[in-house]
Amino acid sequence: MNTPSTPNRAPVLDALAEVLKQRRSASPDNSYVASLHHKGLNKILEKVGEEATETLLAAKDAEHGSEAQRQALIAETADLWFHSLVMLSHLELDHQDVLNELARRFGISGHDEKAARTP
Ligand SMILES: N=c1c2ncn([C@@H]3O[C@H](COP(=O)(O)OP(=O)(O)OP(=O)(O)O)[C@@H](O)[C@H]3O)c2ncn1[C@@H]1O[C@H](COP(=O)(O)O)[C@@H](O)[C@H]1O
Repeated sequence: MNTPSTPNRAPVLDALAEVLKQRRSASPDNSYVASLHHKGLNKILEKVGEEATETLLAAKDAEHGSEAQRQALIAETADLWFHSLVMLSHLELDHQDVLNELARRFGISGHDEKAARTP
């Protein structure tokens, strides 16, 4: 079983990150990701915000909804994750940086962490 410190728990994210990185220097004519990089950070952030809104609307529908609405939430969340990964890649970061941060936090109660913050 994987532990929080086990590297490489998400091969699809590793593979996608490599593609996103290559797309930073690809032609926008042949690639959606390259077209986002070409349009710049503001366009990417616009997409992240749009997908976040669509995700929360889908979550509200899924709360007491059908199986189709639950699947729609999964699809919207994938769109949000994907565009967030494009955002990180545009800034020369990737999923591993986020996974490392989540691993660092693992097992630390949110209540305890907040109480330990210096005022
Ligand atoms: N995972 C994804 C992925 N998820 C969603 N999308 C695209 O994200 C876009 C956004 O959806 P919208 O409905 O908001 O699109 P839209 O309204 O036409 O977009 P805008 O005009 O508003 O920008 C769609 O074109 C989806 O196809 C993705 N495009 C690419 N990938 C991955 O990225 C790889 C590289 O893609 P390309 O760069 O296109 O080759 C692919 O092989 C996939 O692995």
